Amino acid sequence: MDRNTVYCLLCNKPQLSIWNHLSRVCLKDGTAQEREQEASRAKASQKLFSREGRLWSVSELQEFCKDATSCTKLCSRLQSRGFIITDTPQTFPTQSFDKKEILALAKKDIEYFHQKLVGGDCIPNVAMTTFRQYCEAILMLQHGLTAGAVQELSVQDWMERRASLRMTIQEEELLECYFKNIRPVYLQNQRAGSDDGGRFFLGEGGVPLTNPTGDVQRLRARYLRSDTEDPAAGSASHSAGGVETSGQARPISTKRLPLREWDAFQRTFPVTLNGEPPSKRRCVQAGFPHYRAHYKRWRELQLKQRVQHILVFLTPRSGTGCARRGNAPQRARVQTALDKETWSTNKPTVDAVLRAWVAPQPRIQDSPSLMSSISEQKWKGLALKDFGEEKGKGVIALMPFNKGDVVCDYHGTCITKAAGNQRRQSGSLFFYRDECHRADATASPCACHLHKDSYGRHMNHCQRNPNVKPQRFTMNFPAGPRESVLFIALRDIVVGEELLWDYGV
Ligand SMILES: C[S@@+](CC[C@H](N)C(=O)[O-])C[C@H]1O[C@@H](n2cnc3c(N)ncnc32)[C@H](O)[C@@H]1O
Repeated sequence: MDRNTVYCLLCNKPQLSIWNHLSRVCLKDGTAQEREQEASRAKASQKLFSREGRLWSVSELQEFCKDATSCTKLCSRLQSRGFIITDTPQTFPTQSFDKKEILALAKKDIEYFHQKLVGGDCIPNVAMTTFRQYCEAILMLQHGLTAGAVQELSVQDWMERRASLRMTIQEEELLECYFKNIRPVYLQNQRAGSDDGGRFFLGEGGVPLTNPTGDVQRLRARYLRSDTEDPAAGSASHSAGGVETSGQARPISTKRLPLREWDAFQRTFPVTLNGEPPSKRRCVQAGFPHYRAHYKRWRELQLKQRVQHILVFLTPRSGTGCARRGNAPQRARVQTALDKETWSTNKPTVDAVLRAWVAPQPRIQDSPSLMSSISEQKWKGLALKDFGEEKGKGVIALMPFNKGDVVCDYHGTCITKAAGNQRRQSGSLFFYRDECHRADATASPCACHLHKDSYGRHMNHCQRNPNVKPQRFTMNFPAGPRESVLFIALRDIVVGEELLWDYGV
C-alpha cells in the first residue's frame, strides 16, 4: 500500500487522496469544514493503525480465541496479512492456558458489573454469583491457591494479610468490590442461627462456601458453552442496551442468558407488578435476541413481586387486628387477597404465597435469634480492626445496618454498683445510668466463651457523632429473664464504618 493511502472511515475503502475522495464521493454534499474534519479523522486513524494497530500479542488474542488450535490458526492468518504478532511461544500452552482462559472470557462481564457496583447500582443475583465465582477463580487459577485455602480465607486474612497474595491492583479491586458490595448482601440473607464463620467467601445464604472447585467449574460452564454461540462473542457483543439484531439467535435457557444482556433487558423493560412482558417483536427490535429466555425470567420476577405484594397486604398493621401476630395467614384470606387483583395470567397460587410467608420480627426482648446471638456470642456483619497504637482495636460493620437495628451486645457479667466502683480502674466496665448495677466485661475471654472475644468491649468512643447507643433490656430467656446491654444503631450504618458510641465520659 502506498504510504499516502488513507482509509476513508465512511466507506471503509483505501483512498490515495482522501480529500478528493470526500469531495467527490462520501461527503460531496458536505461543507469544506466537514470534509476537513473527516479527512483529519481518517488520517489520525491511519497513523494510529500504523503505530499500534498492526501489533498483537498472543496473550491478547487468547482472550478472544478460546482453544489453542484456533488461536494458532488466527496468529498465522494475521501474520500472513502483515500483522506483527509478539510473544509467540514455541508451542501454544495447553493445560494451564486452558484453565486460565475462563478469566479472560468472563472479564468483560465482570468489568461491566464491577463498574455498576462501584457506582452504587444493584446487579442481578446471578451476576453477583458469577462475580464471586470469578474472584474465587482469580485466587485459584491465577495465584495457585487450593480450593481449601479459598474456602478457609477469612475476613481478617483479607483485611490484614491480603498483600501476601500479591494480586494486581485490578484483581484486588475486584475482590474488594465483592467484599464491600456482594458479601454484605449475602450476610443480610442469612437465616437466624446460621453462621458465616468469619469467612471471606460466602454463599447466597450468608454461610461459608463448601465447594470453590465446583464454583470455578460453574463459571466455566457459563462461558464455555458448546450448545450456543461462542461465549467470547456472546460476552463482547451483548453490550448493554443493544445486541445482535440480525440473524436468528438459538433459544437458550434462562440460566445461560448472557449476563449483561439480561441486565440491559431489565433496564429497558422493567419488571412491574401489573405490566406485561414485552412482545417478541419489541424485544428483538430493542436488540435482545433471546426472547423466550427473557420472557421467562421477566415473568418469574413478576411472580415474585406479586407474591410479596400479597404478603404486604396480609401483614397486620397495628390496631387493625386482622391477623394475630406471628401466625401464617389463613388460606381463605390469601385467596381473597388474590381475587382482588386483576391478574389473569402469571397469578401466584395460595401455596406459593404461604411458602414465602415469614413470621414478623418479635420484640427485641422476645427475639429468639437475639437471645441465641447473646448466648453464643455470634453477631453477624461485624469484624475487629486494628486502628494502631493509640486507639487500639475497634469494631467495623461488614454489612449495612438500619437505624434501630441491634448490632451486638455489651457482653459482661452483671455486678453490683459497689463491686463496680471497686473495679472502676478497668476500661471495660459499662455503667448503667441511674441504676444500681454494672456490666463488667473486664475478663477476656470471658468465663462463658473461652474461645471468643466479644465485640462490645472493643467498641471505641465518639462523643460528637456516635452511630450506636447502648440500651438495657431484660431479655426473656426460656430459663428466665436476663439483663443485657444491646447496642442499637442510631442511624443507617454503611459497610466499612467503625461502630462508635458515646462513653459519656
Ligand atoms: C472499651 S476500650 C475500646 C477498645 C480498645 N480500643 C481495644 O483495643 O480493645 C476503651 C479504650 O479504647 C481506647 N479508645 C476508645 N475510643 C478511643 C478514641 N476515640 N480515640 C482513641 N482511643 C480510644 C482508649 O484507650 C480506651 O481506654
